[in-house]
Amino acid sequence: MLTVQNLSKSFQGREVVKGVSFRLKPYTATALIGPNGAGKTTILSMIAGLLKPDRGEIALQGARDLRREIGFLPQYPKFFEALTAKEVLELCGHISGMQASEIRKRTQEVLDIVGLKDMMNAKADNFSGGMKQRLGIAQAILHQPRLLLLDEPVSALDPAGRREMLDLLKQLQQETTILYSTHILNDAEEITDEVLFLQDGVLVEQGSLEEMKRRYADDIVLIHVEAPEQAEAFAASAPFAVQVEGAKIIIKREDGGPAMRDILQYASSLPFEVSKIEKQAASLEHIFMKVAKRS
Ligand SMILES: Nc1ncnc2c1ncn2[C@@H]1O[C@H](COP(=O)(O)OP(=O)(O)OP(=O)(O)O)[C@@H](O)[C@H]1O
Repeated sequence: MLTVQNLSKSFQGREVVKGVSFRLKPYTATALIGPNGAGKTTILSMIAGLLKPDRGEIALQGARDLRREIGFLPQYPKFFEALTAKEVLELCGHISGMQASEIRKRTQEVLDIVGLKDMMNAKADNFSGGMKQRLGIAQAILHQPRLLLLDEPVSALDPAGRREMLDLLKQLQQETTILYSTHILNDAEEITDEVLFLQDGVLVEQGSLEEMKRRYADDIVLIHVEAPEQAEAFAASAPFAVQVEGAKIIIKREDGGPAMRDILQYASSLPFEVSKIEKQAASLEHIFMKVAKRS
């Protein structure tokens, strides 16, 4: 639904986004992942129309005015100090040219969606970080955009705020296409269909999370045995490096680790049977470390 082609941007002669191209599928959540300074905010700001690209194309299928179809949550949402949550949303509605009756209806709806209905007459400035973030989401979805852009929606939140935000994003994912930036990979794993790895302004890997987990999976082999003592016995005479966790043996095969054949041969030479041998699905963190090392 969104196509980004060859997007580039420089600041003071330094190119910070370098020929980035990707497509978003409708009703998917895509995580833009990368270390600090990789260019995530710059890319989101260009898609949101807040920054002009030096080169490249941004097209949203069937849209004439991109801004009407896009909702944006900045990294640090700020609201006018004197306004209540309801007034913040009403102001946003007026600014984006919505009809008064529509603004009234949608304000109630989105306050309900983000769980702030009981707080609608409280001053937004007194809100906690998590509540501000949820109000930020409310203003981003007020005009029912087809694409929701979220810049680090969970990074600044405490664990309870993060949980609330992740649950809210899961709910929004059902009805909108989401592109969000993050460097908190555990959280991203919960709500991500597609992944874009950005490093130093370059997209170094992209694809579906499931597909990537499979592709990077064969690096770690898990062997399950009946009892921790058997796992210790397995480790004691293993001709390769292993790690023991209870009745589980973990073998990392990257960087010159053992071949699968050698692992199976060694396992079958022991005086007890293993219950299960499996390849561990790679975590996003593991994939990210591999991609970062390779690039
Ligand atoms: N307005 C600007 N003027 C000059 N340099 C900028 C400007 N905005 C961003 N940069 C630089 O561009 C690079 C990319 O910044 P950007 O904020 O897009 O990265 P990011 O991946 O979002 O990082 P973070 O995770 O820290 O938010 C950084 O080196 C940053 O210092």
